[in-house]
Amino acid sequence: MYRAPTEVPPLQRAFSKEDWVLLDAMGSGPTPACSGKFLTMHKRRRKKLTTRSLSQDHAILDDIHHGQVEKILDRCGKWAFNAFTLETVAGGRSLPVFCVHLFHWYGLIDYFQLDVVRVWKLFTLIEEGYHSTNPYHNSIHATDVTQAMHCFLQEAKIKQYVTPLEIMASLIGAVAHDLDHPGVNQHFLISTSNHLAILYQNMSVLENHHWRSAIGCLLESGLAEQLLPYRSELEQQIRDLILATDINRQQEFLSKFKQHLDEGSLDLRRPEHRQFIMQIALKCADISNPTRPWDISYKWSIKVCDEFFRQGEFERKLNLPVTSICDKQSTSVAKIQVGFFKFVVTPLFSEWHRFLKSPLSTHMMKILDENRQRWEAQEKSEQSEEIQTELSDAEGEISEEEEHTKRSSETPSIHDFIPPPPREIRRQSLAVPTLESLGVRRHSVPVNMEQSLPRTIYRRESLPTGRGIPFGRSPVSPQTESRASSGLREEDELLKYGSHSSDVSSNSPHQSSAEDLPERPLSAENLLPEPSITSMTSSAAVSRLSSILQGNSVATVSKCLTRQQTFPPPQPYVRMRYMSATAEMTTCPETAHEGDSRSNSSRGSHENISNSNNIPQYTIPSIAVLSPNNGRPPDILMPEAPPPQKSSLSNNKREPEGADKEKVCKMVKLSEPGQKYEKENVDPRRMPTTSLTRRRGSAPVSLPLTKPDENAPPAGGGLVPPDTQSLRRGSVPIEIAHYHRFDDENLVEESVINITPVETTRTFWQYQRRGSAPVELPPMSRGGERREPLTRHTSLNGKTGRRKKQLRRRSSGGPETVCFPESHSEMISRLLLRRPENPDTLLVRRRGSLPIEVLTVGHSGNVLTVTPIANRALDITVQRAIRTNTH
Ligand SMILES: Nc1ncnc2c1ncn2[C@@H]1O[C@@H]2COP(=O)(O)O[C@H]2[C@H]1O
Ligand SMILES: [Zn+2]
Repeated sequence: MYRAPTEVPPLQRAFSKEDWVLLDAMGSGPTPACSGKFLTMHKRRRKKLTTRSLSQDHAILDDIHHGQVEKILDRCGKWAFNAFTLETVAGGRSLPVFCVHLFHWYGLIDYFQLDVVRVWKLFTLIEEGYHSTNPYHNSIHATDVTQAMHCFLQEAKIKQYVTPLEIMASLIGAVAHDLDHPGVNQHFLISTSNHLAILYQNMSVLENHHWRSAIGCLLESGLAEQLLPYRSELEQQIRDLILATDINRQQEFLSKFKQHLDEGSLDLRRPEHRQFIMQIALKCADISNPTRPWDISYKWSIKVCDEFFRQGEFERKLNLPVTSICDKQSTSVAKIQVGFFKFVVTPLFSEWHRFLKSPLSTHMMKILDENRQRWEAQEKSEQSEEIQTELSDAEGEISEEEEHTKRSSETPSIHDFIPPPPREIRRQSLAVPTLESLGVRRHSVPVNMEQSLPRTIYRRESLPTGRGIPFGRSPVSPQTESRASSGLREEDELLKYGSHSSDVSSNSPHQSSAEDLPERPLSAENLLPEPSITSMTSSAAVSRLSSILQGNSVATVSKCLTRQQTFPPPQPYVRMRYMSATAEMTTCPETAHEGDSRSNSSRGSHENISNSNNIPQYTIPSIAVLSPNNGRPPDILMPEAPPPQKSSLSNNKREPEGADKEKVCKMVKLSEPGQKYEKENVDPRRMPTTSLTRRRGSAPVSLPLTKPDENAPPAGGGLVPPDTQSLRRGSVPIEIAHYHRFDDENLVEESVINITPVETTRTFWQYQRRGSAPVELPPMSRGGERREPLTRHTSLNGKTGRRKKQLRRRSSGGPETVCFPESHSEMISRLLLRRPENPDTLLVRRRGSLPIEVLTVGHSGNVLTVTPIANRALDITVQRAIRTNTH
């Protein structure tokens, strides 16, 4: 039986009293009266809307079973940890619950003197940034990986050297390592010419997005401000950790790790070696599910394959070549697992075990082996079953197509998981590429991959009118091409990439618009279940960019790329906050890829694996709102440690029970006037015309959408002028939206002003962007007919469908609706959870990814804005009102 190598310090209290108060304020306080009937909000989130009577279920709003949460947290240092269970008992909020617990447990809150409210906020934001519609890459995966990281941090070899800052960076890096993951892989993003792929030049596309989103959350939560003296170092470490999780760089890290172990050259007293080991630790944590006990491991395997197969369906619908491990018609979960265990997990974990040589690593290797045997047995039985069927179905000769299918139905090869190393590794800087580089080739795409990139570009549906650019024009003018000294964030850069020069946009009255484009075929935007990630600016711009990238002549471009939406959660208040946070990033002359700006293209990639010695080249300066630093580097990088009596880290013990009892509830701070985060309550309609709410969802805060003229507000602090409001992107549920509808044969773009999010989402499924609301695949293509995939797969026996079990998509069931009936007085006296009979009366819509008490409220008339964090006091009031009225 496995025993933890280092006994975890006894948990005197999983949460401080203060935390419970916060939880309570967030609608999940202690529930002595909880019947347990509705054990979790998590379940409520997944099921269809139901109406529940408060007179029968008194504890409807506070049914987190704290006892169970505490029990699980007590054992959170064990390898048998089950993130799914925690998710269930924590009401779908395992991520913040677990991470705040860890922050307490490690003594980070005391050591760095952190405001626990901001810590909660950080992890709540991160949780919201994960897509609950992703079968695998959701917040439970983040919790799981963070727990694995926590276990590794407890390993004797690491624990004795690691510093508080490194612990904090590891936890944040782990929990945010897949933030805003769209549920498709990098290859898909490249294949669909996704703007992020373009922005990051096809290198660590997702990971670059993840770490930047993580920094956004740090800023947004206000923690960055509190950690000012450590900020640069912390961000650097988070970035390096997250970038290391790119599975495409597996071999690079593995060979360096092997080399170190062969030479015995690792010395964890050296910060750069510690950083390297933490990178390896996170990589292991990220793919640790095969080393978990079978029940848990199996569940992860199903989920990850579910996500693969879902991508395969998207590819099929887009007429893209179906990635072999994503093709459920030609592979199986067992096959994928056998390959993944063999080519990815075993090589890395063998080295990890060689390094740790601990009871935990021995235990992990043992389970890995057991699980592998199970999958191999399953694969074998599938194979024999297949052979039986094929023999009985065999008729005549095997056709060419069948031969091909036969090959692809074999167990995946290493390259199905880890792409072959490129012939030439080129790490360009993040600088916006020059026209020549755009025109010549995608530098970052391995040559062998480039050939397989599809030539089809998918058109965006939400093309704003009048924003197009003539196809004949150069996409990047010399002026726009030159990189602003203040740096760019994702959307800014895209604006530069895809967009036209200012003179074009302002002076050309006959620009091609959405209506000019000949075709409006199926788009990747429609297909992706979660229209997420940041937005493209204009599809005409993208079209132009794509035509250059793809080498198509203008005339042949009939489709252009499309898509996306946002990481920031859709609630206006959060969005505003996010935007202000990302506005800070606007001034960030960061590197997109690890080591990019520090290494020229001739430098070997190995040099970039661990670079904690280097002073970061990127900075994320601040704007006035969130950080007083205003872009200046912190005066000192590493301040003196806080007073020793504050540190509970040295002995890894938490404060004794009751130590927090006298503390003032931080919640009060939220209601204090003048607090920065009070802004969350602001009704966007009441914002001044220059408010961020007028800003187009996809556009950078600092850049006006009309044209980046000289009068544009400065990067980082500018606001979009009111006239840009007509460009507001429909996917952001604020007031002004663009949408499309089918008017007989034609796709018509319209603007809606003052529509509520509900109205938008109710009427037009294309714009149902809600962090977690499932958006099903469009049932029909334009014109009503279903598209037949060109890439049909045929089985060996000539049947189009295989007998393999198809994984069912797990839907969260859609956003639940919470209505406050008008008839109720002053506050809210009754809460109904139901699907409204008449959608027009819908006022309040709960966001799928949010716990039940978090409401997104339409801004119609007398409706309250209820937010998850800033309105805890209100939540309490609401709950009390509800309880009072139902008793
Ligand atoms: N059990 C598994 N089977 C197959 N692939 C996996 C499994 N677990 C993780 N992965 C893949 O490994 C990747 C590691 O990084 P990500 O979490 O981004 O995405 C993960 C999946 O693509
Ligand atoms: Zn991951």
